Amino acid sequence: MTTLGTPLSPNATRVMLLGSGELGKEVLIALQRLGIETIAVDRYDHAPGQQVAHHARTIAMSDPAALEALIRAERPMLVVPEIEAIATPVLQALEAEGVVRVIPTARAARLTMDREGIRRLAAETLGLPTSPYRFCDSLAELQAAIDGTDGHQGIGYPCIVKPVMSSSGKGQSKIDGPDDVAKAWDYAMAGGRVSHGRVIVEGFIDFDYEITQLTVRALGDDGEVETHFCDPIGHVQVSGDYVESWQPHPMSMAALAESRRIAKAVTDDLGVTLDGRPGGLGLFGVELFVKGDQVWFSEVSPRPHDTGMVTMTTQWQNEFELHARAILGLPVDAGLKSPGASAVIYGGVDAAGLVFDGVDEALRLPGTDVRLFGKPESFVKRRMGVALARAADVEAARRTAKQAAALVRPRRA
Ligand SMILES: Nc1ncnc2c1ncn2[C@@H]1O[C@H](COP(=O)(O)OP(=O)(O)OP(=O)(O)O)[C@@H](O)[C@H]1O
Ligand SMILES: NCC(=O)N[C@@H]1O[C@H](COP(=O)([O-])[O-])[C@@H](O)[C@H]1O
Ligand SMILES: [Mg+2]
Repeated sequence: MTTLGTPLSPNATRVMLLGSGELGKEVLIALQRLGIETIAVDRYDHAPGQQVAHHARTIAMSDPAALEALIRAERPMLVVPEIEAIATPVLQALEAEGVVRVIPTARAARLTMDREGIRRLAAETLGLPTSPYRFCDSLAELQAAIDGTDGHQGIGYPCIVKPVMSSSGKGQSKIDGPDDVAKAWDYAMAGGRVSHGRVIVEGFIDFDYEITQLTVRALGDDGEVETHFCDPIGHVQVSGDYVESWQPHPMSMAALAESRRIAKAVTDDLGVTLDGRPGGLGLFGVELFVKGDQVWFSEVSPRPHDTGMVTMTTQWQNEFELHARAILGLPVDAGLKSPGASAVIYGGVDAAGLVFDGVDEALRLPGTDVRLFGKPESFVKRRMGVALARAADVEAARRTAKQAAALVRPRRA
């Protein structure tokens, strides 16, 4: 049985989000609706989630001492990582000490904080299909990995280089031939989240389409962990960052079954707690590449996924509500409500305190909705909002979502 408290009282159920961007903001709203007392942590003041939580804290989450001091001072029941760049060894130590429970597990946060942990787990431990890959610490090593002069099979061209610690495509580039290698190395060094001179180079997968398989580990009626799958989410990425997503994405039975086999294998493993029990709860975004009936694992977020923002219009319980319910031990319903789509609204300018024209025009389009995240500062390529549309089919929804996103025009005040 789950018992929930009253916020701001001695019996409050307290949950801390580590990272409070647009995804955390929606998790926090879902938690608030259940009367959870929330603590929103980020690296800067007035982060989107800090604007809706009971408490806002600003610290460098990659600083082990600062993170440990904050968790010990606040003593939340649950710690919910919302970004990768966190001092995850501290989370492991505090979980082992019994101070907090980390969502889904501290081990999952540790393994997914850099690309090496999760890639080696998926490909080498679990034997799942992935692109060919190598890890490199210098430009010379990168060149040797591509050429195969390091004693291994060469990755060849085209290939993709990414900092081991980065997200939303930061520092990622495609290498089409020898002339691009040094440029890709320099770009990766400039784009990593933490200064760390290591990259992954991956063989380029010429997929037909890519999906996010949202996968939820939640408690069933008998108290055992059950796995639920949402309908597949199709998406388009530009320079490694999502610009458009839709649900459901049509798939062959074989590709869908293989996608779910892979998603189950990865989430089952990441759901194992320190004491070896399958206790890890929450929603995961499993990223997969598909060609015909063939499926490759790309990566996984042990938390809501940016492409899953579409579920705010397509599901009875969106991915944030599913995460909130699952981590509290509540039952979930991953069912689809309507086909729909999302399209990203970028800042378009470098400026603080933007204003947004045209929200009214966007909302006049049938079946649309808009989220503006409230980020205090904009960059040209910073995601500042998202347009949503539901329609009778995904094609119509995609058209409307893109139109709606274009009608919202951010500008300097
Ligand atoms: N090996 C590959 N072959 C083909 N395309 C790839 C490959 N790796 C990445 N991509 C493309 O780049 C996108 C972003 O890659 P990836 O998910 O690894 O980056 P990320 O920075 O972790 O992004 P996010 O944090 O938004 O998930 C993929 O969704 C895909 O479109
Ligand atoms: N692909 C991961 C992702 O979308 N993460 C989301 O972006 C925020 C950071 O945004 P910012 O870089 O604009 O501060 C994160 O806090 C999270 O909500
Ligand atoms: Mg990704």
